[in-house]
Amino acid sequence: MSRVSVKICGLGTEATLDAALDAGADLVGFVHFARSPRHLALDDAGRLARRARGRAARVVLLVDPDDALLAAAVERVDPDLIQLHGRESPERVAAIRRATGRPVMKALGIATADDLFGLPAYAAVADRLLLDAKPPPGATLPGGNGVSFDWGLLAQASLPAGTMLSGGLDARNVAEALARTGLTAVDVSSGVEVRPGEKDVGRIAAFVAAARGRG
Ligand SMILES: O=C(O)c1ccccc1N[C@@H]1O[C@H](COP(=O)(O)O)[C@@H](O)[C@H]1O
Repeated sequence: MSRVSVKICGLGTEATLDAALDAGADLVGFVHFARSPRHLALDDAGRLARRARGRAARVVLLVDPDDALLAAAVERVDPDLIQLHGRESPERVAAIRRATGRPVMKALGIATADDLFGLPAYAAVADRLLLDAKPPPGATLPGGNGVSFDWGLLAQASLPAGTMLSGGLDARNVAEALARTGLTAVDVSSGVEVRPGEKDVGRIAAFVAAARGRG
């Protein structure tokens, strides 16, 4: 099996960022979405992104950003990848990629097999896809809810290389998730926290180890 690529999302402090980098995370994510307990001002995200430069790909997570926010995020965070976690259409994803000149990872919510039909349109315009659970009823966030979807839905799916799996992953279930989906890239937020928005250095290290088969 190829080496598993790991993203730790929603980092907010130097200590937890360093834990992710020291554990060998390939991507580190900074959330800029006011409703999230992981929300960072762009300047704070930029400070952490500078610290991670050259050690991991820096991802800024945005939800249905307008053009002004995109321009500010690119200028102040200088991300290696923009994660779009809202209801952006394929046309909007393509426009964002063109306007920013940055690679884009589009997150898509999966609940049933029907949700897989929309993937090719996004695969055609995004640099990478991320598959997450749909938010549960009453959730206020479009992601970061610590909820998994039925991984069995992906067993027969033909997915682009590099497709990332997320939603309710943690050190205990990530190996099974990788085995059942056949994917080789994972993203985690809630599963390495002690409470919403508070990352734990031990859980970060345990997650990366478990994803790489060293758990
Ligand atoms: O983490 C957040 O607060 C967040 C807010 C808005 C959109 C997405 C968010 N996080 C992303 O959600 C998935 C799943 O997270 P979890 O591991 O289930 O908590 C992941 O891709 C995060 O990047």
